[in-house]
Amino acid sequence: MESDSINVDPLELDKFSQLAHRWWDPNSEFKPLHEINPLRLNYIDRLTHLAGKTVLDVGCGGGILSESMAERGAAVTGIDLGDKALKVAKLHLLESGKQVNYRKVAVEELAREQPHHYDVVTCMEMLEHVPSPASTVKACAQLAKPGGWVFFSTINRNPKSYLFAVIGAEYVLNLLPRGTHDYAKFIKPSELARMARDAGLDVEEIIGMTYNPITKVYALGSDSNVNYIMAFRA
Ligand SMILES: C[S@@+](CC[C@H](N)C(=O)[O-])C[C@H]1O[C@@H](n2cnc3c(N)ncnc32)[C@H](O)[C@@H]1O
Repeated sequence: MESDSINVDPLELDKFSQLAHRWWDPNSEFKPLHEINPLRLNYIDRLTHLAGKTVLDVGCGGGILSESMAERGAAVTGIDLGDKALKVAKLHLLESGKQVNYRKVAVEELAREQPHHYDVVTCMEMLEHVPSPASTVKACAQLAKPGGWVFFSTINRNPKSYLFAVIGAEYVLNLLPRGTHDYAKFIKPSELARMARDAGLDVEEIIGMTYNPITKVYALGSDSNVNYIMAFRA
């Protein structure tokens, strides 16, 4: 990898590596990802019609979203820099019988290798874990075909998101291990939109993702104060 392309925080990779063996346990630390997956999958599928599309899933981890997009008929490549997560993702294919091409490669490096290659690029719950989200956004934009779709999901930065995503999820409800999220790395939609515009993407849509601690149900809707997904066109 070229030195200008290293955009990774080893401590962040380590956090996920230590838990990687539990990735497909729906009652583990990854429970929130399992529970939001049908929502984000249906959202992406509704906008892009995944069947027959070439899709890149950036920061794919154990492959929860990658596999589900493959199940909808997309030709999916999943990339991550975490060895253990990728190992788990590959092993799970043996169990599920799905087909996903998993690779350990930095998104910036893949952008040089395969510019304008994918119909759809997804990068979910990852931007808040990298040193330079703008670099990731730029690489994702370069990987999409002209007119292709690019999706990012991340966490907004405001008092409510601090309360819900850090205090609530990590300390009160124990949905996530303590230290999963660093408030300073949360990204406002306006900041993500600026990074994307600088990378040549057009904002298409923003949708909020909420968690109701009473009913324990996640939903998509207009409230993007905490978690949100943004859809762009290249
Ligand atoms: C919260 S998990 C999200 C996994 C998956 N995107 C999902 O939503 O189901 C964050 C993932 O980002 C990966 N990651 C962190 N920094 C990365 C980087 N610089 N390049 C690629 N993957 C990275 C971690 O290894 C981990 O798998």
